[in-house]
Amino acid sequence: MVKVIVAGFKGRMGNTTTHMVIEHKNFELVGVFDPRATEKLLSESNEFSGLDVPVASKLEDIDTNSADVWVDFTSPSSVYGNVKFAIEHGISPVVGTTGMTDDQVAELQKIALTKKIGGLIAPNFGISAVLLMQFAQQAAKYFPNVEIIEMHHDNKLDAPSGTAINTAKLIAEVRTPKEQGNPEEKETLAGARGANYEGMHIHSVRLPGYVAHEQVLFGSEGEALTIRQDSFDRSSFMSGVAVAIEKIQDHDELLVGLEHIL
Ligand SMILES: NC(=O)C1=CN([C@@H]2O[C@H](COP(=O)(O)OP(=O)(O)OC[C@H]3O[C@@H](n4cnc5c(N)ncnc54)[C@H](O)[C@@H]3O)[C@@H](O)[C@H]2O)C=CC1
Ligand SMILES: O=C(O)C1=N[C@H](C(=O)O)C[C@H](O)C1
Repeated sequence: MVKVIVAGFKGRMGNTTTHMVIEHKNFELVGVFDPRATEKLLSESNEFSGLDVPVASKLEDIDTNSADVWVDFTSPSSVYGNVKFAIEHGISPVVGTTGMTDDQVAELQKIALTKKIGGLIAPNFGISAVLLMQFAQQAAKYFPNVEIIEMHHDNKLDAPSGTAINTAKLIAEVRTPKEQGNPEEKETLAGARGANYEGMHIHSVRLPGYVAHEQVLFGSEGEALTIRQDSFDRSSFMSGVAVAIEKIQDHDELLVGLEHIL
């Protein structure tokens, strides 16, 4: 049995993950963590009645001895500290939280390597998104003119999404950096052309009713290619999270991207 702590269990993804871990035959939920928690045991809430799993609202209250894997769906401002804490206590992090800087990721990778702890940061656990990123990278070899549109629910804290940034990074590996559009273009409203990653423009849409969606648009002489993926429900991320929990302890470094363990 893999013993799992879920950080951010009061949130949208943390709640879905908590249920998945409870229901999975190979996992044991040994702790949950969220600063919003007021209960001491999960069983105090009707949703989880009968589950005497300890609840922590502060890092220092977590029983780190009992856990193998730390699943993190928290916030851009807390994820670095949480993951550092997990690695330093010998717990393998499986991280879905987006918004970390490249420097923070590099720092965590250094600590994980020193401690020989396997871990995964996955900008997106959905197989449709993983495939979209791979297809987009393949297409960019032939279509260097590309724009990315990501669309999310309006409670999202970070923009652009982690998936959109990762898509741009993967495309940048195969595409010579170039500015797109008219060199003389001027924004008459600031932000009209979106964010700029090595000349690629990324546009972030936030609307109620949406979950998580991305389009990568390629244009060339007389033709265009659009690749799109949609997560209509947060259950779409759960098979990816489960695979990561099952496999991550076979590694001894902090990986970025679900594709590395599939
Ligand atoms: N990689 C992936 O496949 C996916 C990643 N995400 C990412 O996961 C993160 C969470 O998303 P949602 O669940 O929608 O957000 P949410 O706002 O519903 O939940 C976040 C939870 O984290 C808690 N939290 C805040 N600080 C914390 C800390 N220091 N320690 C523990 N918990 C803390 C909050 O109280 C809240 O309950 C976001 O960064 C989002 O981009 C979301 C969906 C899929
Ligand atoms: O906040 C979300 O919801 C999501 N965040 C991740 C991201 O920033 O890419 C993954 C997915 O898009 C859902």
